[in-house]
Amino acid sequence: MLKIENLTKKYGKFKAVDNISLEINEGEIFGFVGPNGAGKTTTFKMISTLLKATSGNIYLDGTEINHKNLKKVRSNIGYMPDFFGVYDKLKVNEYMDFYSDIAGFNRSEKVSIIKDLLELVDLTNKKNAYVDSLSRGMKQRLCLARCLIHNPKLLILDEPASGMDPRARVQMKEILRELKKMGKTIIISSHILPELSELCTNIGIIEGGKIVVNGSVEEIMHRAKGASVIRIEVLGEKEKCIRFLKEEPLIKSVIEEERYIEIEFSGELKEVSNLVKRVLDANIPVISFKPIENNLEDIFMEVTRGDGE
Ligand SMILES: Nc1ncnc2c1ncn2[C@@H]1O[C@H](COP(=O)(O)OP(=O)(O)OP(=O)(O)O)[C@@H](O)[C@H]1O
Repeated sequence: MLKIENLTKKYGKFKAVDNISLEINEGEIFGFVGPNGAGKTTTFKMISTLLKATSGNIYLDGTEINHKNLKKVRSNIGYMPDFFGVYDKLKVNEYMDFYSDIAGFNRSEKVSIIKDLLELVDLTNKKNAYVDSLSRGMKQRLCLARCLIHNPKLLILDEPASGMDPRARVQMKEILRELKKMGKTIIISSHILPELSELCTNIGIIEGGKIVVNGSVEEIMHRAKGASVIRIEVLGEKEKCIRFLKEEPLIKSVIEEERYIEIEFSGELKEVSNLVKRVLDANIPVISFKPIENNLEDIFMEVTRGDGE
């Protein structure tokens, strides 16, 4: 759906985004992670047509994002910036009405779009409240609703949960899951890394303008430390299982714990599934076989040097 090829943005001699290439497929929730100043907002602005790239190309459904295709591209993108103003003398309904007018909807279309969107972001009971009186979480949800007015396929959300309390973040996550179900493709940046691993299908880590890691959440979790830890629980026959595992070439270590066996496995995900099959074929009574995921926070610390600013 979105293809980024060798994208670079220079401010003077400084490369804020340095030759990045990425592909994001329809229906993905792509988490864009990076320390402060890594180049996330700059990349988002280039995708959203708000900033011209120094070099490189971006394609949305095969259409190149450039000044000739602005209207077409913008009709397919909803961009929620990290900083946004809301008009303080407007009520929630009026705010949505204003943006629906800009999007060119007639009266009856507007009424139904606004009703549906306020329901989606759980602000129906605030429709007559002044925007200024809303909590930060509510303002962010209102801004998200605004980005959805023209029904874009691709949503670009720059830290949509920043500054929210835990309950408000959970609520935002639920809305994003709902949007995924509706078929939207979502690119989201955040510093709240563990949350991204629950929500996202894919992750790209950017540092100093360069992509340092990119792949599905499962792949990234799995390959981050060159080996993954798998916990195996068997019904009796623990010794037989341990003997079997010690013969396996991709297993680096086997540790016997009270209730389970923990192995360090250096194969790819496909090889994990082959291992499960071999253990079962050996008639070992397995109750559970569970890869222990690395925390995304650990992975982030491992792949970034922390000198982004
Ligand atoms: N208009 C500008 N002129 C000069 N430098 C800029 C400009 N905008 C951004 N930069 C620099 O480009 C780099 C990338 O900035 P960007 O805002 O894209 O980072 P970010 O990953 O979104 O950071 P944060 O998480 O803090 O929002 C930073 O070093 C920033 O100072």
